[in-house]
Amino acid sequence: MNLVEKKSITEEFTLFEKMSKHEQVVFCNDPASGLKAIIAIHNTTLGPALGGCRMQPYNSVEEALEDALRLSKGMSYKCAASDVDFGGGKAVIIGDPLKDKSPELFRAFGQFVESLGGRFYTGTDMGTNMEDFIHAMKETNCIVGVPEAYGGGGDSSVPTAMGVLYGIKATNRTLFGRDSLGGHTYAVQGLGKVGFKVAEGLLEEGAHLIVTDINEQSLQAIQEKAEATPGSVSIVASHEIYTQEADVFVPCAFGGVINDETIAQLKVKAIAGSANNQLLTEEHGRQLTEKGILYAPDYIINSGGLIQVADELYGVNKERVLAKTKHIYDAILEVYQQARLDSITTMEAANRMCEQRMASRGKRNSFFTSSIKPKWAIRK
Ligand SMILES: NC(=O)C1=CN([C@@H]2O[C@H](COP(=O)(O)OP(=O)(O)OC[C@H]3O[C@@H](n4cnc5c(N)ncnc54)[C@H](O)[C@@H]3O)[C@@H](O)[C@H]2O)C=CC1
Ligand SMILES: O=C(O)CCC(=O)C(=O)O
Repeated sequence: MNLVEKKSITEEFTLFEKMSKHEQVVFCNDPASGLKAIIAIHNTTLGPALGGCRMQPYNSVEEALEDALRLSKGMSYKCAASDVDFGGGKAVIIGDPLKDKSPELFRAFGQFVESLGGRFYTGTDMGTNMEDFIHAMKETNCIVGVPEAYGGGGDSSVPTAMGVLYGIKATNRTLFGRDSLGGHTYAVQGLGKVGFKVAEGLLEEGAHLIVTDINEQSLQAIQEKAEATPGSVSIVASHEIYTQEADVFVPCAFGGVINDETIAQLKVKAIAGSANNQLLTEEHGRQLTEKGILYAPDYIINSGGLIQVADELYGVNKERVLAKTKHIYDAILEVYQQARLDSITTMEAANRMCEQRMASRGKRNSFFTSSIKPKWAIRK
């Protein structure tokens, strides 16, 4: 065996080690449509995997894989935290959402989802929207966040944003003794599907926003919105958002945003936003606690979308979704309280709660494996 062969075997082992906590990772390649995607299924103990599909011009396949692995693990915890009978999964499409989308690409993606036989349900995430999945729906039933016109619950970013606003209320109660959103300053990063709706909700309550986005149109739209509300808005460049004096930092764009560099810059009392995987590592959760910054665990505060899409599979019912989404307020308060009582970080408190649920319910599921068929054949 020569050195080159040895190196590639080592790399293979590293790859398998990376995926060792995941049940299945599927690489999807369809040269005809240009689809290059990765579907990661982290854990199906609580039910079939569920998680949105992100489209991003990743710099490398490794970067895309890393994102899929991290995001799908987060979904296992989010499902446990939200008490839904699903497991964690996520898909990433490698491509530029502004240039590389086509009906054929999403149909090809739908075929790969269908090939998993009901082990994975998916819908929108960063860089994708409901219209994209109308094409995927032609190939598979395993699509969630389906438009209302097609019999689904509609845009899942609506309950996601609502849940974030409930989470911010719980944060304000903990910091200031009352829920109200108005009268405070928020630094909002990202005015996309979720961030824009969160910003609107805050402005309507009379908040002052400091916002940033790389999309000029979104910045203009939020300024116009602010004029019709009691709130106000000022705009900063992307890199300036971390240094703003604000009560709450509201990250609604990408993951890994809480890291050594940004923690050193932050001048906020709390962080409460929709982005998935906000902490670069668990250690960054500890650094926030040391700095006295309260952190709303991402997979709890942003679980409104999951609550809606999981619920949609049992038939659309907006009242039920609203009732479950409101519970995010209590869940965030509970995690803050538990972290305080046990002198641990809020993320550690959230993880502990979810791991306990996965362990206790996982035991039931493995005992009843052969009799849980209906759960695996939802909307079939
Ligand atoms: N859509 C949903 O219901 C859910 C979304 N999330 C998470 O929330 C986050 C946002 O999701 P969506 O709103 O759906 O995505 P989106 O793609 O609609 O919006 C993202 C926004 O961030 C902006 N952005 C990108 N890079 C930026 C930068 N460097 N500085 C400032 N802004 C930047 C984009 O221009 C865009 O407006 C993501 O992390 C997503 O995973 C989590 C749960 C559910
Ligand atoms: O919001 C969705 O469409 C699915 C849930 C999800 O992917 C998420 O919460 O990150």
